[in-house]
Amino acid sequence: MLSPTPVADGTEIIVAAAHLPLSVQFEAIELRVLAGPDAGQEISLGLPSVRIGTASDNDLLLTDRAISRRHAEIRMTPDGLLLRDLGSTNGTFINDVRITEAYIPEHAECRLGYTRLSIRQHTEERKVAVPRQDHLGELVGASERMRELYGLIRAVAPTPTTVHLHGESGAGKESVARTLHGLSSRRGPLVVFDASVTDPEMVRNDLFGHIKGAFTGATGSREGAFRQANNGTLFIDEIGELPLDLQPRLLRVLETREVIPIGSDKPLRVDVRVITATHRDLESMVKDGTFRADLFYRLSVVPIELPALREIAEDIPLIAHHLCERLQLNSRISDTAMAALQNYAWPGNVRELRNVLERAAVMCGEREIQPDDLRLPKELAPSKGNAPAATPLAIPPTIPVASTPKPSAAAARAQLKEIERRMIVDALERNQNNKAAVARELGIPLSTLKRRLKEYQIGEED
Ligand SMILES: Nc1ncnc2c1ncn2[C@@H]1O[C@H](COP(=O)(O)OP(=O)(O)OP(=O)(O)O)[C@@H](O)[C@H]1O
Repeated sequence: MLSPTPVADGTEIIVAAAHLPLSVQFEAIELRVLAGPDAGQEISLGLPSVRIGTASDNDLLLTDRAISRRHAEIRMTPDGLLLRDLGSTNGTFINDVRITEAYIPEHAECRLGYTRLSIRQHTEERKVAVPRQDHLGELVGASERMRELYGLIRAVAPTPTTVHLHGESGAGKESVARTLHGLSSRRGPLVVFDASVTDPEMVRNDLFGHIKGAFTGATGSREGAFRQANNGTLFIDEIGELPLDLQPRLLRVLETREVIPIGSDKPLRVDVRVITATHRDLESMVKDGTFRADLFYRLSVVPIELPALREIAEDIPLIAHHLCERLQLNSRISDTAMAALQNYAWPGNVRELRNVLERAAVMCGEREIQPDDLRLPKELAPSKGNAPAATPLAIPPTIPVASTPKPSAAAARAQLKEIERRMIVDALERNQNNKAAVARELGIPLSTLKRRLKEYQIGEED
């Protein structure tokens, strides 16, 4: 049972709930200057690594003249805080022993130049307040699951922490990423990157960037997703598909907050908040050896599980009305059709609901949508106890047979084509013209998408 505790800003803290962690652990590196010219300075940073030195781009900026411009770096690792000297003139010491790289023991004192530091990892557990609201950012839903999700998003959004989203296809992972970015007050853009692109070289070049001449055919340089997302958020979708040999490179960027473009040896500093997502079980991929454990640890600092649509069936009317409004569909959904929507298993989740509503609206015109207009596959209804594979339904290749009054076949075909064209244009925009991502979002093979692009004369066909 829930026991809500109201707090001042109209939210409530729900003490017992089954689905999401209702507290979030934030890890931070805490630094205190004990002695030296900057004695008394204290800083706590929720970042995977922290730089110390006298140059202005350091996280801990010191004025000690015996300290180098870029003197040392501290990294959070699964085994504790790792202190690394960055080639300083006067060295880095732990308990007066000079080190090049060493874990910092508990209660140890670190020394750089004349400066003595206490460095420790700090874990803060924050309770998540569950708001009484039926939407947040791009998300709609008033169920307990959705409100818990809003609470988590609101708690995590303002922090720089890495977030990992897990949920079925079409369940709203990208929408959560957009909402997190929107509430984060990060000035830079949100860049969406799809790691499921089949060509591993393309993934590598597009993610990390490359310099001119890095490989045969690299006639120009490419910035790469990390640098495009500088000061903003990088959403890496389908992280489970990231080739094994690229995983250490991604880990390195996350740990050092520096990216080295392909073909270059010059690391470039980036300030990027990373959100990853997958429908796959990364933990079992780690066990199978197809996903690196250290990368999994770094990514899942805050794991968020998204409910499948069938798990929040009570939200279907709200989401359906929201989609009709967003897509400017004028058809009203009858009560019986709404009940059918609530009883269906939705393997393609909200994306499938959107497609079904768009199709039904075309078929019905001004008429109220009835259950038959939805053309839901019978074998997936009712949903109770029925957990189908998470394969999104494709846009139907044929014109469904309409019930009366029906538009002429030619008119229906034209309407359907117009909807399909609009869906493709919108999806291209959302996915920065990434065709593989568009094909996946729409649930159609890439070859079909390419044919449609040609047919509708959208963009340049390759
Ligand atoms: N709770 C929600 N409220 C409103 N719209 C939603 C919600 N969840 C998803 N959507 C909509 O459903 C569609 C699919 O969502 P989204 O692209 O975020 O899913 P996804 O989990 O990232 O899918 P994939 O795994 O295939 O990339 C989008 O149009 C999105 O706006």
